[in-house]
Amino acid sequence: MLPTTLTMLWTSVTASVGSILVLLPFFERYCPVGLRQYFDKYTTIITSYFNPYIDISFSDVSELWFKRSDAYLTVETYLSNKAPKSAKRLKAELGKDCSKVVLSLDVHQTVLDEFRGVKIWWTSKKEVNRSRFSYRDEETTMSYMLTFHKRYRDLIIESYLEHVMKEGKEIGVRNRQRKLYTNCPNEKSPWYMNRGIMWSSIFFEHPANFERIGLDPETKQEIVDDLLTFSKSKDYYEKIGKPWKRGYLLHGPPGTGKSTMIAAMANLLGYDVYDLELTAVKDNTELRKLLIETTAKSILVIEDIDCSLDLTGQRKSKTKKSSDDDDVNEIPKKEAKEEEKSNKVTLSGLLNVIDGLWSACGGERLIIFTTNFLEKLDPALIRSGRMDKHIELSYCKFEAFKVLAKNYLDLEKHPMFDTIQRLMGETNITPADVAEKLMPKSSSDDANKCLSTLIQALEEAKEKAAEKKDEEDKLKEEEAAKKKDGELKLNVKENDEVKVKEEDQATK
Ligand SMILES: Nc1ncnc2c1ncn2[C@@H]1O[C@H](COP(=O)(O)OP(=O)(O)OP(=O)(O)O)[C@@H](O)[C@H]1O
Ligand SMILES: [Mg+2]
Repeated sequence: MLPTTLTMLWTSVTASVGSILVLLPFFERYCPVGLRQYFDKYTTIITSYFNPYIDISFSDVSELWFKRSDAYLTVETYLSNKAPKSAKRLKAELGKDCSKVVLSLDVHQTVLDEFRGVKIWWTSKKEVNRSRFSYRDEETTMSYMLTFHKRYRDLIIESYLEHVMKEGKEIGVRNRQRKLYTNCPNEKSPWYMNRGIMWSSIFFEHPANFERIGLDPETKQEIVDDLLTFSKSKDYYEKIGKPWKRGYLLHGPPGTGKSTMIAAMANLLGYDVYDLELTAVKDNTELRKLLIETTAKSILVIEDIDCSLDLTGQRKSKTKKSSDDDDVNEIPKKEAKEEEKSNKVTLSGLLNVIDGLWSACGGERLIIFTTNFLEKLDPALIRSGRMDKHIELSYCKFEAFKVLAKNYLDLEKHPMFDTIQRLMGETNITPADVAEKLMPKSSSDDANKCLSTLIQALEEAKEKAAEKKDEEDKLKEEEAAKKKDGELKLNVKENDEVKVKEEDQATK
């Protein structure tokens, strides 16, 4: 009797569960939103009494309605590593460089994760709600639901969530497509797209790297070591109480590889690049806003700082009367206010950005200035602490040439190298010129042809330099002769005057 009753009970339970499961998709699809919410609310309250599992939801709706929630995106990235291993339905998208397919969890799918022996389930959900905005009837909310046994509440809340966020961010940084930002509005975009946008961006795909930069190997290694040490020094900067940032000043004649080196630095560290065009910045306030918008793991670049603004000596001449000290705090308040009012970026504004409170937001960032004329810059701008490392990129020497010859022609030795070494010791040529000469111009150009072109260019540069020197010497000689002539004339005049005086006295 009992088994028959049990069997009947079991059959009716399975039949009802089965019909609920069959009807569920129709219910999801055709049930009015209000009724569904009502139904959900009460089933959740009833089941939560008996359910030993806890749910945490990560919704994609952020407080800023035009931006997806950071926590949701981080969970999505974290799960992109787990989903392909166990989920039954996956979503495919083209990822970085458009060369690789990235898989993620499709809607209403569950994956299992394990943390310190504890099982955790992640389910992706999609909900349709009444819109918060009158012009849209419904809006879709995506979310990830984390489910775990209530026994592990402390472990999950205190450790697992931190682990998910940390790993998700690390994967995000590894997989992200790096960007080059500029503060000049994108002229191709319609005006309303540029409104309120401080930086516009494109993908950063510069191929430069340190192996290919023509520089002597020791200097190159020193720069690479410095950069890598910086990128691993989070704890050290925290310990000494300094913002995690470092300033580099790259100086040298045009075509010596300053911009190329910035690209190589960004590629080495995996940073984004913010190319700040100072002349397009309205005032110090806008400069601060721009800086706040930048993210960590980035390089803020100001190219040709000497040309960007009238920074050179401006502050020095103003402060000269009151103080010789270069520190920004020493600028008299009234003068600083006048500077602020003058509706443009000022030296003190820029110094505040480099080492003021603004620079501390974000962390892990490099600030790089480039210039062709180091001597033109205000010493306050380039002192240690602001520009911590000064790197001179100069004319091409033989060691640097060997790197370029290897890159461009795949040559490590050649009989013409001796002549090139001698000529490089006697004259100046920029790495940009050397690179240009080493590049084959037609399919018939071989290494011999390229090296001969370079030797010819070096000889011409040497001749030009000799001619210039001759002209300068001639000018100097002429000036010296003029000076001597002037002195002689002055002496004769003085002698004449003395004679006249003596004669006058004698007659008296
Ligand atoms: N040291 C170098 N190693 C390899 N290539 C170089 C080097 N210097 C210059 N070049 C080549 O020359 C070209 C110009 O270099 P780059 O723009 O980096 O010079 P720059 O110092 O920034 O010049 P400017 O002061 O005019 O901005 C680049 O395309 C690069 O390929
Ligand atoms: Mg440049």
